[in-house]
Amino acid sequence: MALLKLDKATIRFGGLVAVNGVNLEVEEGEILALIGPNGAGKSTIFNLITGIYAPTEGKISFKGTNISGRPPYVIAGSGIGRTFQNIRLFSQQTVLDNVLIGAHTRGNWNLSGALLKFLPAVRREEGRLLELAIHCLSKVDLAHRAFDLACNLSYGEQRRLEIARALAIEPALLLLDEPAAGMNPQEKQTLLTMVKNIREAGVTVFLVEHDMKFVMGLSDRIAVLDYGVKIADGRPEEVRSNPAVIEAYLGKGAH
Ligand SMILES: Nc1ncnc2c1ncn2[C@@H]1O[C@H](COP(=O)(O)OP(=O)(O)OP(=O)(O)O)[C@@H](O)[C@H]1O
Repeated sequence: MALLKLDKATIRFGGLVAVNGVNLEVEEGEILALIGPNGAGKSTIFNLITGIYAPTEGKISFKGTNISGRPPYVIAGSGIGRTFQNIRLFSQQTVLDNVLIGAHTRGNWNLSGALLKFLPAVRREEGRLLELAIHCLSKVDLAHRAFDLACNLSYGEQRRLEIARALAIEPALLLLDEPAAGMNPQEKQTLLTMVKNIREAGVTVFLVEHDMKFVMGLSDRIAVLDYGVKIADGRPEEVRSNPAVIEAYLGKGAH
């Protein structure tokens, strides 16, 4: 059984069919990339998976359970972490606090819990979350920056911090929306190794990315979207030489 399954997933915004009958499976343990021209519907697919939008038609299942239209916090809690195309950090908070905000989604933490900090069970939980947050930071080589303000990180480090925050919910599936955007070649190479290590640690990865060198070097499989329709799905070398993909995307200035 696939870890994630999109079954004829469709969403309309007024007259626009942004995602149109997409069938897609993400297998446990793989790194799958979703590519395609600007406006093809890639981020919208991530928004459907994470509950920001409900599909107009079709179904999305995670670990065999229908999650279509469930609220984002429920979907995150069930094990799907994500980063966003634009960096969304609390820039005046520390690096560690930015990750703890993610970890609290997973922990048995709530406001009354915060008020009852003197209880040993609550203290233990806080200690566990702290350990988890440091562990996630170490996955993206940022543990040594834990007490710096997020705004003092370089752009590449900020993008990695977003990944650490997504890892803090201990996801089975990690969605990365254009993780390499704006990075220099050296930062991209570092990121590529980190994402491979994250997969080795047992997290399935599904990413949207425009940088073809990055995608080709990282992915086990690539799916291609054009005008909301999936036009190809296969191994990197198959997709790269697929005439429909070259016509829709690769021949038109994709790097
Ligand atoms: N909330 C919305 N309301 C109306 N139209 C939307 C909404 N969200 C996305 N769209 C439209 O759906 C289409 C797909 O957008 P989407 O952002 O998913 O594309 P994308 O493939 O991620 O593009 P890019 O590579 O530029 O990020 C676009 O035409 C976009 O304008």
